[in-house]
Amino acid sequence: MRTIYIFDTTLRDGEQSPGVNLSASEKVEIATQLERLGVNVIEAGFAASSPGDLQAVREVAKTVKNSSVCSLSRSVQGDIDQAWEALQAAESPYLHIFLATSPIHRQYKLRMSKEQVLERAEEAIRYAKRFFPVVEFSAEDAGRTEIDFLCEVADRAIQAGADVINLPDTVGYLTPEEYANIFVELRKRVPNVDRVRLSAHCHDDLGMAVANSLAAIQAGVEQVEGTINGIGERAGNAAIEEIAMAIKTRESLYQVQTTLNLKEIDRTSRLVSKLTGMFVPGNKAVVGANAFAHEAGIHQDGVLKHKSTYEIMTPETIGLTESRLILGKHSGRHAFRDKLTQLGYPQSDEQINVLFARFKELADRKKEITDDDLIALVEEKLGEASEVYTLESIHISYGSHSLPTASLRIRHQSHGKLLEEAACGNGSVDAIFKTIDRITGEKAELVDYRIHSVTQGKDALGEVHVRLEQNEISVRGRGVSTDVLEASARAYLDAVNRLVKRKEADQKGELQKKVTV
Ligand SMILES: CC(=O)SCCNC(=O)CCNC(=O)[C@H](O)C(C)(C)COP(=O)(O)OP(=O)(O)OC[C@H]1O[C@@H](n2cnc3c(N)ncnc32)[C@H](O)[C@@H]1OP(=O)(O)O
Ligand SMILES: CC(C)C(=O)C(=O)O
Repeated sequence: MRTIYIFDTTLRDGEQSPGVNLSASEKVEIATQLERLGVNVIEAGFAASSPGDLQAVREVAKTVKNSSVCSLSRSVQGDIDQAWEALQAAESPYLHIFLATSPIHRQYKLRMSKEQVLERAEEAIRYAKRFFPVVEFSAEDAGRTEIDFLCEVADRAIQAGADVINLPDTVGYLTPEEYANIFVELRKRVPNVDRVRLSAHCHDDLGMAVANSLAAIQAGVEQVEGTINGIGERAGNAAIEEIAMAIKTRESLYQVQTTLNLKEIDRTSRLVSKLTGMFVPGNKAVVGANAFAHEAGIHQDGVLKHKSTYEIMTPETIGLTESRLILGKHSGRHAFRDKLTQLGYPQSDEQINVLFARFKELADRKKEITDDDLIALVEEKLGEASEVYTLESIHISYGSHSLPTASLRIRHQSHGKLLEEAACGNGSVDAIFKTIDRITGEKAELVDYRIHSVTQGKDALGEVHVRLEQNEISVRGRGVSTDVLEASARAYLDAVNRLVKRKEADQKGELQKKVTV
């Protein structure tokens, strides 16, 4: 099976992402991880761009032993000299020279004729070959270069001694078919093209960088260039992890392999994101937080039954421990039950139905339901007295110049009637409690009221504890909700349920007085 060389330019093209600036030590840290990932070439920077980057390239060159270490260079002798100064200590020094070849770049940027471009490229490659064992030549903006001239440039570069010919779609302009055809044409028309490695370097301006890279592989290139997480100029470069996982997942289609240790992908992605400050979007292919996460109930049910229903690759392949079932408003009972069992709260079908209803109410309000949320819900239900009264709805009206008014609808479980009342109070909580007293007819003294959050974040769950006393009977109640007023109502009603149950038991003479439930 053909091996594809992976040329990683995270530390050069990736660092050209606006706002990214890596120190020498950060570049060494990332380079070390890239080496662990198994990339074949690490383009560590552009030595001529600054003394700092020259030093960074030098330090990477001293550190990395199992990958070639490269610097970018213009077709300028001074750039080549500085690259050599940085790379000469490398185990495997590699120079990447570029020169633009498209009409736009020739006319407006370089102000060179075609012949001048040919001569400048040839001169730079010949000079570089005096120092470097491996010289790559890039025809910058190859994607918009006339194919005849591009073949001429490649031919002159090979004659000058280039070992690798890289044809960048510098501005991400081409489609996969157009880009693949360039390599097909070079194979057909350039003498001695088989003496060099052909390389693809794609940008994502139209979102086709990875597709173009894969098309180039199918057209026979031996090397692809890209970055981790797809960072880079403008919309970025081809994402190496996406190319790698496409080759792996569709092995029978591509019939190529790489030397990458795929289990290092997740760790490498996280390190690059951390040190560059380039956040990875949740929906990013392969390494995004959602790549192996499922929320929809039908998907969760399918994945629980057989992962292949909704996963074409395993999280373990890239170094993750497991897929994530995200519990939220789209989840179903299967995932809900599975999660509670994982948390140590296995439930009967009846309990699941009761808890699932509360879970859905909560999920309608919260972006993501955390494990703490689920535990709080279960414990609230586990702790709840069998319910005499259940809260159906709550409405509060409050104004700084008017008395707060609460109106509640509470269902009496024994006869199923919906009881509705309203009451004013000194505050919203007082109004709620007074309304519950009116509905239930239970008048108890509130002796304790406490609130605390049981989960983190702005939409965290609030937990309310109350203690009520009535004729030497003391009961407690607990309620949780993202809304503390609702949590207060639930806690108070929980206490009233306990009170009612307690009095029923007392009437049966089964329990001692003044025992706190
Ligand atoms: C597609 C890519 O990503 S290419 C890499 C892009 N990366 C960078 O540019 C980051 C590092 N760059 C730098 O630090 C600076 O541009 C330097 C140090 C390389 C050059 O700085 P300066 O000497 O001030 O030149 P400046 O950046 O203003 O302009 C670039 C010059 O190089 C010339 N040039 C551009 N590409 C090449 C090339 N491949 N070979 C030779 N000359 C080139 C331009 O024509 C221009 O020359 P001019 O000033 O005579 O018109
Ligand atoms: C220097 C070259 C390879 C480049 O980065 C580009 O053309 O995108």
